[in-house]
Amino acid sequence: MNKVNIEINNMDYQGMLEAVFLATQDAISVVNENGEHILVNPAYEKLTGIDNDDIIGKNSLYDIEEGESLHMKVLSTKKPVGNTKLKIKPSGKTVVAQAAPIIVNETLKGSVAVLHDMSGIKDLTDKLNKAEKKLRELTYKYKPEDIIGESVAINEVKKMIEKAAEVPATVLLRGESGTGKELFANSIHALSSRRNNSFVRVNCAALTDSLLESELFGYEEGSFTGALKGGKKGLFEEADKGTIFLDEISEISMNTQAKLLRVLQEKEIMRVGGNYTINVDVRVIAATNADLSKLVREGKFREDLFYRLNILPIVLPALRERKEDIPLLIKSFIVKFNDEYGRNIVGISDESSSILINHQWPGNVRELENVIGRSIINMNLNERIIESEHLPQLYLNKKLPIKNYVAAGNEAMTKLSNVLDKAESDYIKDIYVRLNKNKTDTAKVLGISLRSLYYKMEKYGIK
Ligand SMILES: Nc1ncnc2c1ncn2[C@@H]1O[C@H](COP(=O)(O)OP(=O)(O)OP(=O)(O)O)[C@@H](O)[C@H]1O
Repeated sequence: MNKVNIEINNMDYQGMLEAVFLATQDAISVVNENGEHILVNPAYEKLTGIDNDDIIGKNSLYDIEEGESLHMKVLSTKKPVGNTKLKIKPSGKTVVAQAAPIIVNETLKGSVAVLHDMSGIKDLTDKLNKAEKKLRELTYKYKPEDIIGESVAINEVKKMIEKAAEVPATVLLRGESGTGKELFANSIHALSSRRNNSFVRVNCAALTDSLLESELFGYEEGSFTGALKGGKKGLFEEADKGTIFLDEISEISMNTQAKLLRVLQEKEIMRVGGNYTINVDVRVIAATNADLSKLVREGKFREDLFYRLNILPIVLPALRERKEDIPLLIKSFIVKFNDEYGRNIVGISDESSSILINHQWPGNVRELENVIGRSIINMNLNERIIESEHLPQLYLNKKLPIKNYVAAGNEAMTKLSNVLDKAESDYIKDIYVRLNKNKTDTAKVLGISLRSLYYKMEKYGIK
């Protein structure tokens, strides 16, 4: 310590200060008690773009494009001013500055300000914000522009999601499988003021009850075997300020229903094994293809939760109820698969188009999308038009009546071959009748040759 003191004392103190002033990377400006610049260092010249000769004698506002003069504030208050953001000119850079009074023998002689260049940090912050936005967008698959259809039914739904986006109310999306529940949930989020925050999708049917509960609400350390050290945030916390999409809501247990009701009512969650509540600000969009009011009547779904969820119900039409959209959807899926598979399909034949328009689409838009994708796979590279022979087998929405064949007692037991024959015969009969006894269509739907259909019909005595 002594040694250092001795060295400093031996040096020209004035000269050392000057060297520090000239060498520092932070810009320094000094004004006198009248607010006129009297001293700036080279870092200041570099940052502002003003030469020393130009600034000396100029008042303290000379270099400020946006923001107030720290020097003037210091001179009027005689107190230091902490980090303040300013835009300086002519360089246009954003700086963070601090200033302090210069007091000699208890007299205010001026003010000294130190300016830190924030441009680099601003660039990094912009990049970070952009990356975060991209990441958030990745959390949801679809955008409102992805909704295809001009039918009255779909336009009605589009209007409703626009309205839903404007309010924070809970939305219940109802519709058969493949009608676009996730697409519409994403779109509501993307149109809402929460769009820059998370969209979290939870498939309630995919998780066991206890797992679903800990996923939704999180857990505290040690709350169960296998719990992570330090506990875990739940999806409601992850979705704070954003949207949570509870798909297949009819599948949640009574126990989880009670907890969900609490979140909707109190806007707070309690982690599994926790003893305190956490406030969350989450918009809930629930979806189901089940008849929730029927489940309520059967005592399988809480009535109070149903009413909480059903504040803004939106029913998505089945594709067979808006067949006029089928050509538009086909067109958009052709464009999509051309892109994905690197193909150049230009359209679909009238025959194929009418087969698709006449189909009942039990799997809705998802099924149509799959059919177009599979048709394109069935095409040779030189083929440009989807012809009927490219179309895959179209299934009807009827499950095999398997239950009829389950052995009810000893006397009902029979050989497997008899059961299979009975199932085959019933199914062929069923399809044949539903297709107005058109053998060509029946063979096509069943994926067998016409010859084979005739043979089987004769075998089972189907007329
Ligand atoms: N109106 C539409 N316009 C364009 N594509 C649609 C439309 N509706 C559905 N789709 C497409 O159909 C597929 C199924 O949609 P989505 O997953 O949203 O259906 P879902 O109702 O959530 O199905 P599930 O109940 O089986 O989960 C997606 O690929 C989606 O892009």
